Amino acid sequence: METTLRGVGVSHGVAIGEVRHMGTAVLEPPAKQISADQAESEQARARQAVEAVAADLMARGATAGGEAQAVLEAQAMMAQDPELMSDVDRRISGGGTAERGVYDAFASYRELLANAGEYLAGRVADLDDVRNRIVARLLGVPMPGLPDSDEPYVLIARDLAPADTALLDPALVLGFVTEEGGPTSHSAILARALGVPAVVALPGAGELAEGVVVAVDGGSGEIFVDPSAEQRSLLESKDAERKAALAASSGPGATSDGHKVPLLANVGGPADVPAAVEAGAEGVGLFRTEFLFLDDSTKAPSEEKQVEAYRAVLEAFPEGRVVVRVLDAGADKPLDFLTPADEPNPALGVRGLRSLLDHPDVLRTQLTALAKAAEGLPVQLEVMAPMVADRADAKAFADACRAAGLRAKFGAMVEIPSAALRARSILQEVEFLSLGTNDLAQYTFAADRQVGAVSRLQDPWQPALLDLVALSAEAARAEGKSCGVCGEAAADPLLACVLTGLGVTSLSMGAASIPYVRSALATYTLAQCERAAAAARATDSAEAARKAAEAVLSGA
Ligand SMILES: C=C(OP(=O)(O)O)C(=O)O
Ligand SMILES: [Mg+2]
Repeated sequence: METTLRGVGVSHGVAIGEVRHMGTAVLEPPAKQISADQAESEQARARQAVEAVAADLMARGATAGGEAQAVLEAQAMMAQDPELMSDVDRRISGGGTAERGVYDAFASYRELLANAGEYLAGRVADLDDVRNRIVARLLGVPMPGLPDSDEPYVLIARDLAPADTALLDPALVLGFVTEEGGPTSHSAILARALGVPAVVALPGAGELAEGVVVAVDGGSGEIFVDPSAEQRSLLESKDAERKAALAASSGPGATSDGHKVPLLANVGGPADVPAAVEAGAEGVGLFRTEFLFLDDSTKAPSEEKQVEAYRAVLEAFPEGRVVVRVLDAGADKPLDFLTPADEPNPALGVRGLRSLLDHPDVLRTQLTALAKAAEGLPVQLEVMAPMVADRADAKAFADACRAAGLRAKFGAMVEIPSAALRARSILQEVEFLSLGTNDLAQYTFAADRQVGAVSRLQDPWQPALLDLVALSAEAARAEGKSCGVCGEAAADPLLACVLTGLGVTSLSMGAASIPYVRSALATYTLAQCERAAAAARATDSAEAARKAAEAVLSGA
């Protein structure tokens, strides 16, 4: 029977498919003792699990081909290593269960590998993966990590960390549903970047049965479990109408009376550029450089590697504007070499610009790499710092940019309420502001952006947040400087009109949202946007603000 669940819709579109769960980390199996007469059947169970995992790895290797095939085949061989298998047998004969025997035998083999020089130590992660697969199979729980599936599916996860996202194949993931996360969590940002429908903050998502068919409406936040044929076709035709309206929108961002609002893309690296170009982005409004640093969280990438990645993005927008944010490590984006491990409250600790000022060498390398990457290119490079709290922060950043010989505009992100309140003083040091509404909401409402239970407070329609946006935009206008929005607020088509009415000068978002925002902006005049903004600010809740803006814009 069809049931409807409701979370927070964060990425438009409809996905219909079977549920596959993201496997959680494999827990250590209990050290249960078995009796001697059970040993033989436990040994057989262990062998079967090993064979099945090895066969699965081989089969997936054959499908993948190339380098992936070699890696998967090597993993399959590891699983079947005869010495490892005899160790498993020995441990079971000694009274351990199959899962415990596998777990302990792999642990001792792991130690050997880890101490056997750099090359073999590098195989430890592969070995752990094989062990987790075998233990998961023996325990009858889902495989850890992304589901093993050749068929497209709807991914259900507790939350998705930036590191998980690197492995996602957009051809397989039809949509996401997460239990945790708010509209500004990384799962939501990623879903929009991939252009897949997504719903977050859905309590109980973890209980959806593996394999059940769901229809996800990423706009309304509804999940239809086991939808009827009628429900499916209703959703599909709504989606088709929406896509047709979008296809009709093109050109630079502007209101219907020609007030220009450049529409820029948020990117994490060169891989996101084609989608941005295809969506007609007029440049990049936020290049989140930390994604380059996630490959190896123990050290910064070399200057050469950074130059290469920055250049690939800068080259894609000749004459366009590219706003690069220097590394924003810490809190939801931790990096071992920069982020203190023992902070009681990382979101309020040494993150963003604070950690770069503590590690000036990392900042210097990044700024030098940017200067080299931009050499000889006609691009308008702009560089900004995350988590600027006050004028001293802005000055320290601008000084570092000058010292690195960077020929670019220097700017500050406004993501801490103090920066919005004192925007004019910050603008004495830098040339532009960019509102990071995700963190600005988190810090204004003391509501962790990764915690689903407080997602009501992370709603960027909150009038208090709109007030801070207005303050920043007014300060920039008074100083004759620009003030864009690069947080997820810019990706909501109706809110984008309100932000325009509040005076922001550009909007940056995941590429997939650009056509929606372009089409909404082109529907209204600047004066209508201003009236909608005033009406939204005059309310006392996010819901009332949205309704007030809707009423003004629909002429009701
Ligand atoms: C754009 C922002 O930065 P991030 O989401 O990467 O923290 C923000 O905080 O709004
Ligand atoms: Mg931020």
